[in-house]
Amino acid sequence: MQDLLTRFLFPMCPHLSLSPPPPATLWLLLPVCLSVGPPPLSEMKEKNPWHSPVAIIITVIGVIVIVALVIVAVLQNRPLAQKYKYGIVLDAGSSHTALYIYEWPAEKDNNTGRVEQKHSCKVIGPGISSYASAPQKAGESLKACMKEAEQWVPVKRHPETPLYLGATAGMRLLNIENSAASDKVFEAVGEALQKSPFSYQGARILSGQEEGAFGWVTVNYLDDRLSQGLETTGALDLGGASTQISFVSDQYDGSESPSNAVNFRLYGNDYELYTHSFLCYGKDQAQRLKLAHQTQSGPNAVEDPCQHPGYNTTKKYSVLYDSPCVSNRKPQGAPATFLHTGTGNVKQCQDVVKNIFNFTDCKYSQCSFNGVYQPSLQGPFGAFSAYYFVTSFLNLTDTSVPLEDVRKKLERYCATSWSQIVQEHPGVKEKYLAEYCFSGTYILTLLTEGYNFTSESYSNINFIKKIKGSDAGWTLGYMLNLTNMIPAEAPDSPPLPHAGYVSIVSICAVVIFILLLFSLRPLWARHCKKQQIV
Ligand SMILES: O=c1ccn([C@@H]2O[C@H](COP(=O)(O)OP(=O)(O)O)[C@@H](O)[C@H]2O)c(=O)[nH]1
Repeated sequence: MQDLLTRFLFPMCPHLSLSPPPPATLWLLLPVCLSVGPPPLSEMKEKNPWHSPVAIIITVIGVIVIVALVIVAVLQNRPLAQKYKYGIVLDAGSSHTALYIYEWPAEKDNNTGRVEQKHSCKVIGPGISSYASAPQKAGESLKACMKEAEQWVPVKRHPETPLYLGATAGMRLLNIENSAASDKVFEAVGEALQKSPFSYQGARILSGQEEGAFGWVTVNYLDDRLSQGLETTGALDLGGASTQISFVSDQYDGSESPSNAVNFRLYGNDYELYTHSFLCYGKDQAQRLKLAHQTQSGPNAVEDPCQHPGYNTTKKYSVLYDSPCVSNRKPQGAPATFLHTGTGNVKQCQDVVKNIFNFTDCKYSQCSFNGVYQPSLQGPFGAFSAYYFVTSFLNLTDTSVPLEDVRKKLERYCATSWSQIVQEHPGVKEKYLAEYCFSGTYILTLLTEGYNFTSESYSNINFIKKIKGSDAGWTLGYMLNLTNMIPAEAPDSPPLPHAGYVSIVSICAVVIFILLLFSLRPLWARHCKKQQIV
């Protein structure tokens, strides 16, 4: 190698010396060629026409060294091929069951990886509480979605993927009505889920408070408000059998009505959450409460302002009163059926709906309804589940529209004849179509009269289905809690981001290269002089 340098490189640097330097010092020649610099152009031409390529070679080598350093820095720090972990939650609601698959980066499950919804599956059939008389079928109903889950989660992750089932108000009601039947449904569901290849963690009924609090965690987690310590969003959840309101208010520290308080310490911040779940105030049970009020005397026919004009159906008293929300109010001596007809009048509908709320009893400084304490509303609110299904059907999700205009729009919708409604929505089941006038009126009444949203604060509500691709609802918050995925303290982050690290390494490489050239300059200037004297 030294021979090579002596033969090829040294002749290319004639401006450095008249005779070749000692072989041991040849390696130092490269940078010196450049640092000593070429003789004047005229001299160069006479002495050595190769001076330019030498400078180029040295520059190229220098650049290669720098590029190599930068490549090493980039490769060393590039994110590794992502591996994921999974979690599955079954939301056993009153009207239906849905399965959610969540995924997060495997190497970051210690608190920093973001959990996202990968897939959801709607179980065919009614909610599991409807299988009280045939519990086996409750387990069977879950099979199709469980098979789907097996395809969405990589096989090698199956045994370590936790699987949870949480039941809400439908099972709360069945448990009140017939706890043995509720236990049998859970038994059947548990048996079916244990057969899955996932790590089954059990099935249980969530309390109303848990349902509200985990919905709030989900919304704020997906909005990145918890990790960044931002002002939180309140959560409004409307199911078929219960409804939840959860928010943080400066006015609430848990001293007044402590049963509504849930405390969290998340990412180093303390939250004193107000939450309340109203059992029987989900939209299906609220409809029963309203009809129970309208059929107190056991009539043969009910003219309902919450149904479209021309609506006309025969309903069974036994079906209407088959729920613990209304069963104790069944009128004595009522006929087997009643004729349910519509008049389509929102103002009157609102009056009927108001009857299901008690606005008078309140032993606290302020209440929402039914004597339940509620602090003053604060901040923005995300309204999901049936809030979204109903408002999106009615084209009422835009809350910047004044509340008066929303009411007028609903008024026109309810006044539309039943035959026209059916004709305009051929793809929607009549059972659902028949409910939207009531549901829209119920939502507006619950929000304004129940929770005390005003014309101004109504615009703070966002009707949402998903946030960044994940459904808003209690399931994600539930899984994050059970898998300890949200740390109590803020996790430490590296002092520099990857890009910053790479930039610093690159700059350092350039500076070191330049310093090296300059540090060798006097040494080689002397060497060159010596060579010239000789
Ligand atoms: O695509 C859908 C799914 C549900 N719903 C209604 O939304 C409510 C959701 O009730 P769920 O069973 O989820 O909740 P729970 O009562 O258990 O809280 C029920 O009234 C459903 O009829 C709806 O209108 N459209």
